[in-house]
Amino acid sequence: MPVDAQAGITCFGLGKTFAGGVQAVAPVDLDLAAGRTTALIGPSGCGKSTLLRLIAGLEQPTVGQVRIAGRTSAEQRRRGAISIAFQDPSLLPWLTVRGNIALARKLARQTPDPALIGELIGLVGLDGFADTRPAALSGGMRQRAAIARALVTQPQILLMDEPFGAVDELTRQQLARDLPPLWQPRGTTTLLVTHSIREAVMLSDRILVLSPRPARVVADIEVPLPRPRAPGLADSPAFRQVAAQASAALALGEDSPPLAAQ
Ligand SMILES: Nc1ncnc2c1ncn2[C@@H]1O[C@H](COP(=O)(O)OP(=O)(O)OP(=O)(O)O)[C@@H](O)[C@H]1O
Repeated sequence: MPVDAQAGITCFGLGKTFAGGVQAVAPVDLDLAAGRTTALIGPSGCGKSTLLRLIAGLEQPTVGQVRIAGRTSAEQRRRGAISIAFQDPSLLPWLTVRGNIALARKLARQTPDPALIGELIGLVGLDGFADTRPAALSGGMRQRAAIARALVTQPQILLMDEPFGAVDELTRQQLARDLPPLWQPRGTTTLLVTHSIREAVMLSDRILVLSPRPARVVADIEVPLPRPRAPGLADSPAFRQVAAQASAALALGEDSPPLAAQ
């Protein structure tokens, strides 16, 4: 089944209250344009992962709905249009790194592509570990394998929840430089949850700052930096200005009114 060349994400009054009464996400209207990378930042426990899971269709909303190029998330997942990389990489323990990545293509009913798999393994810095099983990898290496697994299907939609959480700082910087060229020129619509303002600025075109729980958008910041983005960019005044804007919005989040329209 052909998938749409590019797919944007729209959330209409999307909200989630868990059984027991915890309101994680206040009803939110969001438009994530096709082909853009958006970072979600906000205080711990504010509802970032819940919003991502709602968009992925892994969590049912209490109110509202999500549409991805006019279809539900579940429909798009079935079509193999969505890839997800979580902080907990959940690799199959009996398969090697290569086997786990290859399985993702198989599950998406795509033809095997050993060359692409080899290239991705190299790009995430796992050369020499292609035939290693997850138990023999560090947490950061497992996360990098999971990122390669998410990218190998060349999805229309890429959803990442703290994908570099267990990765050391130097490798994070290297991944922030090397990975966006894999999805950005292909027009992949990417949503990334991160605790790192630097990572948000480095990777994204737009940063949405969320308030403490229940999550609502308190700032919508454009990242007008050229691509590709070299690590040295973080020292530029333009980078620092966006980072300062995001940092100030985070600090003020508690008192800010929600933005009317995103
Ligand atoms: N399945 C669940 N049942 C009940 N409450 C939940 C469930 N999942 C999340 N929550 C609650 O919803 C709120 C938001 O959680 P969520 O994981 O979305 O926050 P987060 O911003 O991603 O946090 P962090 O930055 O610490 O990862 C929290 O109070 C959490 O305890």
